[in-house]
Amino acid sequence: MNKIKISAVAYTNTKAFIYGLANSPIINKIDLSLDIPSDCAAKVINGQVDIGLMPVAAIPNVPNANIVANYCIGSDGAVNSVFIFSKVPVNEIKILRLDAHSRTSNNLAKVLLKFHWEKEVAFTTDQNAETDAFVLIGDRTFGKTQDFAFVYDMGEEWKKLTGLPFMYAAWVANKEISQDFKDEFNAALKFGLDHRQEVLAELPPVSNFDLEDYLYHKLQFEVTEDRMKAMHLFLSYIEELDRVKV
Ligand SMILES: C=C(O[C@@H]1C=C(C(=O)O)C=C[C@H]1O)C(=O)O
Repeated sequence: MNKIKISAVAYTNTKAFIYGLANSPIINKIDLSLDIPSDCAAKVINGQVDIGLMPVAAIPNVPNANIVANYCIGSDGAVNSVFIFSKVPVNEIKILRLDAHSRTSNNLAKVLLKFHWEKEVAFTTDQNAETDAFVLIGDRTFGKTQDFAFVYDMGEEWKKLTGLPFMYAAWVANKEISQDFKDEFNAALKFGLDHRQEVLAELPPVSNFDLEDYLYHKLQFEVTEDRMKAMHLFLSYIEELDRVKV
């Protein structure tokens, strides 16, 4: 049998899912790679993998995109790993450096600046650019919130703008996947979430960062109706940004 190729995110936010896949019989039916989110998106778009933990902002670029699991990377308010870090308050930001790892959060920053803070800001993808403010996501943000004068948690700001939770990444296939496989995949992901204590026990502690709070409270993993609503709203804001540009 051909194995299903899967790209997952290499960050701590995905460790419970990986634990579930690795400790379920499905591990023998899949080829699993761990990637930064932007590479995960590229692999699903160009067909290098069948399923990926896809940054939602890039879902419109996936041919035949379909969400194959009831689990995701989400939050309801602050997530504690998706930030704008800045030397100046948000209304003084002139250029924002985007994070090369990200697809969703870079777009979320653009949406928030335009529709929440109502600010015109320039963006750079040059990772060496010296800017007052920048987007940073994932494990590289852990314990860093004390280091900057102004810290904006984008999950929290999205909730202020919309009253909704958020979905950063969803399990998306670029082809039809059998219901049997989806059922087994969902069961494995749930197994991982149900064993977060084991996952926590294996993680090295991080100073100034509460891993237990992150895995149990800040991150929320269910694809709910409100989280789907948030995804559609977010994608329509991105379309609106693109319309404004031309
Ligand atoms: C909560 C997070 O969600 C993520 C953010 C992503 C993005 O910005 O493209 C993609 C996948 C998730 O890893 C995080 O990375 O900290």
